[in-house]
Amino acid sequence: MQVPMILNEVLRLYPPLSSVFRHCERETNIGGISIPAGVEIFLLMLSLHHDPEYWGDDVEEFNPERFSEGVAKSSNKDHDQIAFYPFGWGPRICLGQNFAMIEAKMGLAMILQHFSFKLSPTYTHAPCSVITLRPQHGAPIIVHQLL
Ligand code: HEM
Repeated sequence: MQVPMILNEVLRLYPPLSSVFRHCERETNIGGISIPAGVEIFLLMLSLHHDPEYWGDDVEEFNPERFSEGVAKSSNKDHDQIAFYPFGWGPRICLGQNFAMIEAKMGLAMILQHFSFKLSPTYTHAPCSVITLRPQHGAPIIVHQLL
């Protein structure tokens, strides 16, 4: 299993930004839906990432294998759309997405050279969205230095 598969599955289940919004400047028609000018549209990535229609019945399970054939083939094969948008999409897509992925891979590689770690039994799973999605009670880990 490759590290990007693990990072992508983390970003699917817990996208740091759970939504992005767009302001509709002029009346627009998308897929037969008319959107009047002035309307604010929230695009809920969190909902899309947790939709069983796109991800299957095991949608809530942590399964990096979903990304074994890349992002484009990660969500349900019956749909032609991609349902994975942790960095947004289109002209305003995150400028730092490649940097963020490289940074995460490098950070993890540097940590794993010197330490092993596991989740503390005191951890309580309570993701909450306060601007970004985060663990409400932190994520305490137990670290062991490799000899
Ligand atoms: C896991 C880490 C990150 C996530 C999940 C993330 C996610 C996002 C999302 C969802 C957007 C909005 C995209 C849209 O409106 O369609 C965004 C925009 C942006 N991000 Fe990130 N981001 C991350 C890291 C970074 C980093 C490290 C940088 C800079 C070094 C960065 C710079 C930006 C900038 C400049 C924009 C605004 C782009 C624009 O409006 O044209 N991001 N990001």
